[in-house]
Amino acid sequence: MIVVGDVANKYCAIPITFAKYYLQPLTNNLRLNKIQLIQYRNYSSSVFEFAAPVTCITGANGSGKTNLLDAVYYLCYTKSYFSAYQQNSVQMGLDGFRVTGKFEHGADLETISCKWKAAKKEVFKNEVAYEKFTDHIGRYSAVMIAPDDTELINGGSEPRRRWVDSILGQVDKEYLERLMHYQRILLQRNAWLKLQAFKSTTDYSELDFYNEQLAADATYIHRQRSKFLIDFMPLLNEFYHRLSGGAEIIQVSYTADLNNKSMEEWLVNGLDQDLRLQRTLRGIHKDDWEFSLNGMILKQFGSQGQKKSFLFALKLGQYAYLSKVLGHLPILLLDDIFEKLDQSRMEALLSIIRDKTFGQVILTDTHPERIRQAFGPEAEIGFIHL
Ligand SMILES: Nc1ncnc2c1ncn2[C@@H]1O[C@H](COP(=O)(O)OP(=O)(O)OP(=O)(O)O)[C@@H](O)[C@H]1O
Repeated sequence: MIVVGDVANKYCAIPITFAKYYLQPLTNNLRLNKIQLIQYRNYSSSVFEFAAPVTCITGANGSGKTNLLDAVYYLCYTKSYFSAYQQNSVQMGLDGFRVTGKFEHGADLETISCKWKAAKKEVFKNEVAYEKFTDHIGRYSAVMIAPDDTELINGGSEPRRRWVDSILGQVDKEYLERLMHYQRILLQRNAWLKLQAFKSTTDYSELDFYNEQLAADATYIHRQRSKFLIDFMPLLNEFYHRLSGGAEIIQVSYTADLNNKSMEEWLVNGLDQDLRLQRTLRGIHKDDWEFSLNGMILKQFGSQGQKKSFLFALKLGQYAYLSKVLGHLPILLLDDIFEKLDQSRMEALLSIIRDKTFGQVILTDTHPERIRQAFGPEAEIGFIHL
């Protein structure tokens, strides 16, 4: 287990004020100026413009605020933030949707269009279809903060792996490609393991090939995940303490099979068990991260407030990390946060966002006057009333 926290930071070359350095305004900013939604969830055909640095989408419950925010996320990652099933984003009873966005990326004006029809997705940049969606990832970054989205803290290991992968996949193309390759080979190895139950003789050459491929990918991914944690901890620390006002010691433990043994060793030594259970039991697909405050595991012992601050700190840390590594400020998407946050956390979050070191911010709220009041009279805020 690799533990990174206040103590470990003593040995880390990165100073604790790292976050401030990360959040210096960058010139190569990303902006979404306009979005068009066709047959996307509750939108039949709508166009919205985002003229101000901060846009607040307001409307009654169920009017489509979150859906619009999700459409912005879709343009950035070619998938919904809230649903793993593409078909859920299609307006009920229809067979496809299209979302188009006009972006400003530094000096470039770019049109991104995502189309889903008859279970097939296509993504276009300036009307030219991408051959690989991976070419899109990392250029249009966004960070979504949705307070109900607590599975990152309370859920099993999968949402945490997905979260780390979504960050590293954006900043490191080799990581994304190796991860996709690893997942493909893992399925093939598992299919091979299942097949052996029906065979009288075993041909190991195929297994050797899978093992070799998995080992190469896993070694790279494990190294990058370990490095990420060291870079990320100062950011998490800073944002957590700014949000909570507390002085708790934060620790994040990275539990990975590869912390103890190489992937080759796990695959070779664990073969009997893998054959018995007909799946690959060890590897980077089992990695997890455990969050603690003052030595107590957050998931088990944290208060609701501590968990909320931690979730927000993870997301703001993600924002800061992506800005530095990608060289542009991602779009910050805040879903219904003012409804769900207590006053002190809300003020702390606003003071961070008002720093002007953030790029475009798009948020949702049922009460426009609450947003106007929260940001102050001088803030340049655009309102979209649904
Ligand atoms: N695939 C779909 N087709 C048609 N309508 C949909 C689809 N998916 C969701 N909706 C509708 O979208 C509406 C919910 O939109 P959304 O969650 O964006 O609302 P909201 O304004 O964020 O609400 P709240 O303030 O309660 O969070 C619901 O009325 C729901 O029925």
